[in-house]
Amino acid sequence: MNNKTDITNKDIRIKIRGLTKAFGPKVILDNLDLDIYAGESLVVIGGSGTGKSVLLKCILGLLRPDSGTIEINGQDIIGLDNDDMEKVRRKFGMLFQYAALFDSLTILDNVAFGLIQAHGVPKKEAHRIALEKLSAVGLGERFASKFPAELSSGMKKRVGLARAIATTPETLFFDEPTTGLDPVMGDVIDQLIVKSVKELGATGLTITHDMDSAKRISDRIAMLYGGKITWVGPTNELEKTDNPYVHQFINGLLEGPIKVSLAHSDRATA
Ligand SMILES: Nc1ncnc2c1ncn2[C@@H]1O[C@H](COP(=O)(O)OP(=O)(O)OP(=O)(O)O)[C@@H](O)[C@H]1O
Repeated sequence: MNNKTDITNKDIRIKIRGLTKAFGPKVILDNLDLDIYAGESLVVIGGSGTGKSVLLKCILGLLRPDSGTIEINGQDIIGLDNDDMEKVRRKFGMLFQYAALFDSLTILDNVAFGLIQAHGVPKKEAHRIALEKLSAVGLGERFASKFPAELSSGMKKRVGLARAIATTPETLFFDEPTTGLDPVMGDVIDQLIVKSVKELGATGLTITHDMDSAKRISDRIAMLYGGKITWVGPTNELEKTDNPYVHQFINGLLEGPIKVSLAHSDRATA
């Protein structure tokens, strides 16, 4: 990421300790610890099926872990009831893998949705903010009255990003932001993510297995493997580490401690 964030004061926005989540006998997250500092952009990398989405869903309160704590600004969110979790989520902005726009709403209404529904902003003001955010992601007014089906995947991602930043969130979550995009559009979305996180002064948490994207948007990278964070550090130290899991993953090697079975590719730890 350009203009690397100074995280020397180390205010922790999200503090995860001992996070464990299993589905039946399958342990996905196994006593996982991770700190995400206020104002940084942290990217969690890891192979398919290692549990990146499960981790994200636990943080968003969409999945209940079996044990452990997730503190957001010092408040443990595990076990919060829906109303209290909703209050926490109001400070979040999210860009989902396939943008997850409402097909029946115009682009303008999609971007204004959270402002009106979750924040009670009057419609006219919400539309003014939505236009401003669309412009920030490079979409002019002529897009406002279109519907998602009329847009390409890259354009939908831009709209998803405009919607994610519309409420000026404290923390932004990106789920595989470049999936389904060509490399040029992927680069554009990455640049917009960097710009948005910086302009808002937000904390960014991204999950991806796109290494180019991870390097572009992160201040720090954490690698998930075997249910734990096997390595975490500044992005520029990723290629220097002697961690064998990181080395194998970032170089796309078949040989190494990560066992990849062609017969059962559902889970990298299998
Ligand atoms: N609700 C669920 N019920 C049962 N198993 C689940 C559930 N959600 C996830 N899993 C399992 O947890 C494991 C991790 O899934 P997850 O989607 O978090 O992986 P991921 O790292 O995000 O993978 P990808 O990069 O392919 O999206 C997988 O084996 C998956 O089948």
